[in-house]
Amino acid sequence: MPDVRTESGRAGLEAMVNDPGGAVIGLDFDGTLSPIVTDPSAAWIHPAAPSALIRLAEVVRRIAVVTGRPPGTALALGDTPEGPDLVEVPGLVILGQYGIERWEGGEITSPPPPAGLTKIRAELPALLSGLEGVTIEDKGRALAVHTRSCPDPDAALEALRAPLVELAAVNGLVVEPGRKVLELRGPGVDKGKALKELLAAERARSVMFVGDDLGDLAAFEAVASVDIPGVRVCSGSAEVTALAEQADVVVDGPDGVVAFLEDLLKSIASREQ
Ligand SMILES: O=P(O)(O)OC[C@H]1O[C@H](O[C@H]2O[C@H](CO)[C@@H](O)[C@H](O)[C@H]2O)[C@H](O)[C@@H](O)[C@@H]1O
Repeated sequence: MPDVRTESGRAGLEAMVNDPGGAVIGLDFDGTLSPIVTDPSAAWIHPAAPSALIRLAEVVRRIAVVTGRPPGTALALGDTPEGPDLVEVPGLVILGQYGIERWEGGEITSPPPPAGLTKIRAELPALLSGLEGVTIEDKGRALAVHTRSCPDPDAALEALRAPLVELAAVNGLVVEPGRKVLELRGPGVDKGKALKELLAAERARSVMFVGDDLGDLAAFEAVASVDIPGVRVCSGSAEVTALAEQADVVVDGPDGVVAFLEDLLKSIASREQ
């Protein structure tokens, strides 16, 4: 296993290995299960991730993907060319769009989109005009403004931050910042709230959350604040450092995440023998 930097992380991992039946594992999608790519519609899952998750799901209480994506998009991008697909993970729950949408067993619950979104959708193109490379990803109940294809993605992000915060606020929405992206979405949900509700519903006895981006900080805070052992795993990148600073374990991107899950499986198997 990679180095666990904290006492609480070691206790969390030990609890999962000794009592996997009480463990809930939450994972972010982009940058954690799928490598970051320029085109959001081509962010396919790591080909070895579903297989590892399927075997883990057979021994832990619950696997949840907790993502900014709509559940249907995470499932579509969870297809692999040869191996099993994400949808085959037994008991899988997807808490999508930061937890406001839920998919389980083919059923999806999704409240109506926030009222202000229609006006933002109409006004956004004018606000972005003249900014080379900026793209809009329409997620039905949120709009993500991407700058990864801009000549200077960070400068474009900074130039857009204040006007997008203003546009979101006057229409009752909030801005969720991420990796070369500013997302306009409804308030009142985050990955921490979503994870805490799942842990309570599952009566979890331990928790692990794996993430890579600023939106995952709320889930890390949830792991640290609930009254069960927990481990926070960062899928590390040069783009985001804030999460690594809070993590118990840092691995090297989605390759490192899959290797970590495989190591966890081995530890559980050797403990069970
Ligand atoms: O919560 P997540 O599963 O991490 O989703 C967060 C956002 O991820 C996606 O954008 C990021 O990944 C793209 C594909 O690799 C990349 O092009 C982009 O720069 C990243 O910010 C997704 O497109 C968003 O809708 C998600 O909210």
